[in-house]
Amino acid sequence: MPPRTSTDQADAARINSQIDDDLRREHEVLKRKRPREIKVMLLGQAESGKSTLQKQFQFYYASQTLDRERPSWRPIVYFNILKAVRMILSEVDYEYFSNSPASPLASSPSTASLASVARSKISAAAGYGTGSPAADPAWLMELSQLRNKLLPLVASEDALASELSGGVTVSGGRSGVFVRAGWQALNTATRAWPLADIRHGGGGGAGPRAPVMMDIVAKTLDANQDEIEDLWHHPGVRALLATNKLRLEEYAALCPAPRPSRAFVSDGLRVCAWARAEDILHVRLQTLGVKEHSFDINMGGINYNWLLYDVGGARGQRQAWVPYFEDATAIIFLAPISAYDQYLEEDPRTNRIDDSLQLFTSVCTNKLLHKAALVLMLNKTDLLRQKLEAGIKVRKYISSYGDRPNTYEEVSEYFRAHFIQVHRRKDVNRRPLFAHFTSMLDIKATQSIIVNVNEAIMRRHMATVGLA
Ligand SMILES: Nc1nc2c(ncn2[C@@H]2O[C@H](COP(=O)(O)OP(=O)(O)OP(=O)(O)O)[C@@H](O)[C@H]2O)c(=O)[nH]1
Ligand SMILES: [Mg+2]
Repeated sequence: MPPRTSTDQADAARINSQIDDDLRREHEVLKRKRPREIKVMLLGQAESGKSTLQKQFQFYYASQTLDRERPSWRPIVYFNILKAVRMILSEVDYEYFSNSPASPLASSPSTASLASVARSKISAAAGYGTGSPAADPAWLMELSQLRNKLLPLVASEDALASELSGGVTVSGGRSGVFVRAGWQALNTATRAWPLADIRHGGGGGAGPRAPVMMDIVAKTLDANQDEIEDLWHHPGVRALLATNKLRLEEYAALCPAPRPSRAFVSDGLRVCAWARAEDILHVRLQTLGVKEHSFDINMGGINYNWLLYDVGGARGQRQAWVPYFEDATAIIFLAPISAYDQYLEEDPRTNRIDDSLQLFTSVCTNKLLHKAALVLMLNKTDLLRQKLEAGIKVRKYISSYGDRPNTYEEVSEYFRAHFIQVHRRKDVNRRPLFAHFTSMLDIKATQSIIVNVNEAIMRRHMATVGLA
């Protein structure tokens, strides 16, 4: 082969540079066409609000998909109402009627006298004097009658849970509804619960079985709306709530009329088969495992495919998070700061704020997550306000709080400072931390936070991959 002249070499260099330019251009075009993936994990303990945040993302970026899912949420709302009514009745039983040898709610003289002792204790603790509604002699009879009317409804809870979960049960004693990824898509107005029948094509190919329990419960709920409302507002129940003897989860707010349940129950039955946006946010459906939700988000004229990973937050679920860590673009950590007077369901000795701080520490120190952007949402600020206004003292549950004022400003700042301190001390990579106070049921406020958070995540992502 003849030796290459300098002209040949110059030509080759020019052609190579041309090819490089073409490739670069093609790569740019491809990059613009193919949506890039941004993987965001929602982490935090059980009931911290991860799935509620995921629903807020869905409202904002893909509201039409949520509209399609509305029929699926209706039975979950029913289930939540049943569970709250059952919890109220069993606490009423325990506090006022548990010493009766025969029927727990029998109105025999002995039961009545034992109950009146319990009742006066509760009244005193709640700050009611004699002559208050709690001391009304008709009171026990009212509760007894309400209970008798509501028993058939409560008795259907397990059967409804089993129908909704398609026969799936999870150990732990408490009844619940457990669903797998994609359950909403499987349930529409025309293809309803239960899941098992849908997944397996129905019993013997005969198509999906009708959701029998759901219909029974719907009718019973409709017939019992007044009793549910009376129970919720009954002074005996109010006293149990005021003294923290009765602790209901957030979804219980679905119960009282004229708030969502009443409108929901009647609308759901008579008018249409859907749940309102507020109902869907309020509803509690425990997450099992890790669920991926995908949204196309356009930022600065470029399409990004955001993959949101919503995980189960209970201790037994946390090992399932790890395989997703390495690829995570960002972590949104939710800490429910209203939970200062609550303990973990899976470990009743651990205060929920302590657990959140420990979990946040392990997120900050995890080597697999060292590239991920960190966002902290101090959630349930609405409930925090309510608890503080009701006089529930932080120092009673968190001794280090000492004699600081029991006000929203002081308490929220105290918790924020603790989380910030964990980040400052434990985050060896010294990443910025984007912290927000949130109330996840407030649609408008949460959506503007979502936009801010997304921008911050993107900025950090660009900086990490060297594009900023
Ligand atoms: N009042 C109030 N309730 C909230 C807030 N955020 C979430 N909730 C309610 O808290 C309950 C639990 O929320 P989820 O989003 O299911 O909690 P999670 O973190 O997904 O829980 P797991 O799936 O068990 O890990 C639901 O009933 C929500 O409606 C909030 O900011 N304020
Ligand atoms: Mg969840």
